[in-house]
Amino acid sequence: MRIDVVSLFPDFVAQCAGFGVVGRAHERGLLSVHGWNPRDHAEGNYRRVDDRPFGGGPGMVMMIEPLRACLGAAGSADPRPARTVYLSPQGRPLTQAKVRELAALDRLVLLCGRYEGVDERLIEAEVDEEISIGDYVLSGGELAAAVVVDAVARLLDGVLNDADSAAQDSFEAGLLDCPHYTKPVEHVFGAVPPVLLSGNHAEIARWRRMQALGRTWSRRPDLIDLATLSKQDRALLERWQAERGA
Ligand SMILES: NC(=O)c1ccc(NC2CCCC2)nc1
Repeated sequence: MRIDVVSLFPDFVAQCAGFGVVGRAHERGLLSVHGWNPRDHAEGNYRRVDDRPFGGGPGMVMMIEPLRACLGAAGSADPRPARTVYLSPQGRPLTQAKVRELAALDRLVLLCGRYEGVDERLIEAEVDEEISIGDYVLSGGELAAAVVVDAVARLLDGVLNDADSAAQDSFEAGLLDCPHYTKPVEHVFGAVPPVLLSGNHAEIARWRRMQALGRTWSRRPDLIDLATLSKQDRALLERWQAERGA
């Protein structure tokens, strides 16, 4: 998969993609991330990329033409069609379902704004969809772009060594994750739940599902309402609630 990032700090996102799982995807040619700087496409001596907002108000707005030229250069760098995504608080919330959709594409162009944002006419003319990673304001779209790159990259075939871990990611099932434990078995902070040491994989899978259901129910009731629970799921959730006197 090829991801082009348009940003005044183009190396930022590419560097974020250089670590861990995503870095390995890079090394193995499963993913390539290319940075493009609108300032390289700005006219005039000062290579202006922003200007004062019409109608007044604080800050600056990124101008159309440097971004349009930069997006054009990024788009032409590869013959395949690309989906252009603008990261902003005005976007639709990023969900695991959306991540899966993006991970299936050959190409993605991520547009990162700075200042107060981008001239709306550029968004209307060149952006396919706006995405938000959460209801908060960042100083630039680069961190949001890095989040998208990471979430997408780990779903690409061959990126995660143990393919199951991506599939088992609870968000794939629309639930929060179960708790995880490792050595030591005994510790002043408590012991590892015995079922996990039992070697009874069916029982372990049931226990983990019960924990995921219970945690989702108690921490994210909005998600539990959306989840399609089987009869067994409901029984496990009731058991979890009963064990906590909920
Ligand atoms: N929640 C988000 O995904 C998000 C994205 C971009 C941003 N800031 C950018 C947007 C235009 C200028 C700075 N803030 C927040």
